[in-house]
Amino acid sequence: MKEWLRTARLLLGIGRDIGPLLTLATLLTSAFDFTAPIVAAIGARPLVDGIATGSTSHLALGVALIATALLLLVLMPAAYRWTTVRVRERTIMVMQRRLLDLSTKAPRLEHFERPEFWDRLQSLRRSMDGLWMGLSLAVLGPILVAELVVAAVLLGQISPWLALIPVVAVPAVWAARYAERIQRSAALRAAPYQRTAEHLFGLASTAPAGMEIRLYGLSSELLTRHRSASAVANHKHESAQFRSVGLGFCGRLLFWGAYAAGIVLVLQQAASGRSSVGDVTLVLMLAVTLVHASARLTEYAGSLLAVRTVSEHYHWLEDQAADAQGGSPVPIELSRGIALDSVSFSYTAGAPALDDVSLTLPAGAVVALVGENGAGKTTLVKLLTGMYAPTAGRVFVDGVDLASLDLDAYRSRVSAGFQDFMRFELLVREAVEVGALGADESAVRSALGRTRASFVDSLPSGLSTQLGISWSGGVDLSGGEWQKLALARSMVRTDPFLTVFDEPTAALDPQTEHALFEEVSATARVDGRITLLVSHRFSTVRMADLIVVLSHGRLREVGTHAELMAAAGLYAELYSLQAAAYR
Ligand SMILES: Nc1ncnc2c1ncn2[C@@H]1O[C@H](COP(=O)(O)OP(=O)(O)OP(=O)(O)O)[C@@H](O)[C@H]1O
Repeated sequence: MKEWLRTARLLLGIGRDIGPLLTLATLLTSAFDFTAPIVAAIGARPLVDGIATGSTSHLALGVALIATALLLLVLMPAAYRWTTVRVRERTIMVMQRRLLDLSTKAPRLEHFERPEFWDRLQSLRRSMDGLWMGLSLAVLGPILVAELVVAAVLLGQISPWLALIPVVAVPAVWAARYAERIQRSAALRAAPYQRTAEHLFGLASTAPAGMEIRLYGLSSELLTRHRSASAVANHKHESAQFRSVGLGFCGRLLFWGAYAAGIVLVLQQAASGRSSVGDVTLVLMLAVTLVHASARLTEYAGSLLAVRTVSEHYHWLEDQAADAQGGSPVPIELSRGIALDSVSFSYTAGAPALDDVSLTLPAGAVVALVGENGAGKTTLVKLLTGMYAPTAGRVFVDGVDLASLDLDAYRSRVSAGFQDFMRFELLVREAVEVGALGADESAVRSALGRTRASFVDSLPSGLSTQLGISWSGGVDLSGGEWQKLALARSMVRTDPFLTVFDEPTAALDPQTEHALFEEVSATARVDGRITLLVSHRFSTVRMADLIVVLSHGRLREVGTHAELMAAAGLYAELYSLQAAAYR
């Protein structure tokens, strides 16, 4: 019941978002479109009896009802088609916005780690265009049931046996419900294969993957894998479809059989004079209405369940995204720093990516984080930026548990440049401005200046150049140039108390990186700000006030460059190896 209420709430929300007038027009046109056949059937009896008996009142009533039905039959299909096309398109856009909001408003990223999240998202995306039907169903369901009841009453007046014909629609409705359940579980089982096929298609149709695909001759391998993934997905869908269509057919067969028996019965009654010509006409006309209504009812029973399934996926995703976050205010300025207290973190059930790490990043310090690949550096960054919550232990920001802070407010004081940065295909100015929405042009120019992004001046329209070659007049940049834009983005925010650079200079040459961080560290130690630098380049790392060495998720060493060299541990070993390579 709870899920039905949530479905109704979702549909009402969609109705509001696509526009109340359009929703109302859809409901009305659906209602009129569906009532026309029964109005015609009801009008047939007085019309025929009026002709047979010469009763003008019967004749007038019959003509009025048939004329109304004809008018509805002529006008409504076009109106119904127009409104449903509009509603369908608007529903898709509304749902896309809702999914976009769901995917981005979640305070953390944990839900992205779950395959079930992606499977449900996939199922939802494939079937959300059917949601518009839910809006009409609210009106159509009762109309169709009313049609069956009216038909039962009318038929019952001719013979009590005939009143049972509409009741035979019940097993057909049950069959449709069961058929939808079969399809729903097949869709979930097919989703991982469909995602694989879509991923492979995405690979083949994006430029970055194109180079490797050609270089390694992967084209036919991609095709083979796409074929086998889509074959499994198709098989699951088709076998479910086959079973559900078969079930629906059996339900309808039962109904048609009952109706055929009813027609034979009324013809026998007419032959023995117990039924009028009007009665026979009514039964024959109602055949159209009943077959139509019962077929629609079974179809809509299936659609209603499909809508409920979509709503169930939507609310599951909503629950996943609705991660609790605290409401405590963030400090205006750090006085102590950020401390990790016995922090551990595991992405999955396997070995922890961080294991019992206790560490303080002092306010006003430049801290470097080093360690081999997979040591846990980026994971630490993810915990410090609040993207994930520790599996055990706590992170304190000036003594306040990060879990209790208002995460949005906290993030508004954090800035970061990542190795896996985004290539925003916007105007150059906008691609930097997204680091601090609303930043003016001088702030953008200053951030670009700090990252030595002088290439911007030689672009066709400078700051107003469109990025991305798939856009008209758009340009592509080199890897290092894209990275400089990402770095400028991290510097456009004026008052971050934590700035993280997670290997954001991997595509830059060592001299540029060195000069960049010399400048960053020269201006970093003000107002208690912490600058955290993750780098494999020790010439940069040695500039830091504090160096943290991670190994296999554990904290190995902490100290200044001089202290760690004197300790002759892992840092000294790694530093000496790299220094020797440059000699
Ligand atoms: N999203 C994820 N899901 C599951 N495991 C992950 C995920 N991200 C990282 N890991 C695992 O966590 C461990 C630490 O990864 P992390 O990215 O923190 O290392 P790193 O020190 O930043 O490495 P690198 O220097 O290569 O960037 C690795 O064993 C990695 O395989």
